[in-house]
Amino acid sequence: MAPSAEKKLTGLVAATFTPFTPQGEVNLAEIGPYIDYLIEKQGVHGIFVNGTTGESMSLTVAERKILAEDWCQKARGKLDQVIVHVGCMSLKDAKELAGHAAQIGADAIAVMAPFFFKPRTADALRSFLQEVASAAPNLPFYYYHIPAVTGVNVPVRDVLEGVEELIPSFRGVKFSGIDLMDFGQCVSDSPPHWSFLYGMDEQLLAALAMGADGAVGSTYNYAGCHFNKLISAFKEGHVVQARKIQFKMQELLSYAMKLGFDVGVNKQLMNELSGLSLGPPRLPVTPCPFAHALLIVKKYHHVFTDS
Ligand SMILES: CC(=O)N[C@@H]([C@@H](O)[C@H](O)[C@H](O)CO)[C@@H](O)CC(=O)C(=O)O
Repeated sequence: MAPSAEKKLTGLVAATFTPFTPQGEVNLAEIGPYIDYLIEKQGVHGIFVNGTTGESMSLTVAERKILAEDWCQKARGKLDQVIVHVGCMSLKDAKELAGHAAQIGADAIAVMAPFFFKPRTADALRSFLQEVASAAPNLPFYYYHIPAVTGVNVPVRDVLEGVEELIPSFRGVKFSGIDLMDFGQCVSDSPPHWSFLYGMDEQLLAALAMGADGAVGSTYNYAGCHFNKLISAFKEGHVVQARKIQFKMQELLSYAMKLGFDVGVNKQLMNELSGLSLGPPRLPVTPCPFAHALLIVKKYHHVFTDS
């Protein structure tokens, strides 16, 4: 039986970092405090685990299961949504993780396109997604579009053609691309029970104007409190106010990008701003030089002083 159709996903969803010990092992002890931090300090009530920010492709299947289970268990009764990303290069691994997500009580699953052997057509990609979804037919299913990372540039509007007939649990897209025309066409042609979650934090306001229901991103881990204000301002029709917050975030990110913004830098920024001990990234991502992290933290405080 497909999941019920009525519940839309809205608001901010933090794409979580995977906590590691200084030695690089999964560190479950930080997950509880991490969840409390998101709720209390950022006003964020949804998480997207084992995604890009969570370095899923550098984790083993066993590690991804342990992490997903712990996030789900500790989030129960605290967070509104735990979406588990189960995409893998191997269809079999992805199906195994999808089935596991259903067993542990995840609220939804998401799948990015495999990117070693890339699907060349919307048909091939849909078939892959259908197979994965079939392992968890009762869980809401989201396609995770992140072309800059996967190199899979199949327009999402093509992927969505006839998708719910193949995947009855299909409920929307996590769209981490910059093509707002593709995004707009997806939104305009979609049934009301699908949700569109935008994933380029630097231009969320534009996606809200285009009809995004919510947002999944890495910076909501430490700047969710500002983005919540952006969303409220947008909803109340105060576009100039919303734009001011978006521009601040753009100023911060362009500064960080000049210093080489990647998951390692982002994770260190989160460590510094939250006080959590999420450890270093895993190779091939290298740790952020300490001096760079401090400069970006300083910039963060400078940019958001009056917010
Ligand atoms: C490529 C990348 O990591 N994109 C981030 C963004 O939140 C991104 O960090 C942000 O927009 C800054 O560029 C998210 O879309 C990724 C994400 O949601 C995930 O971790 O799965």
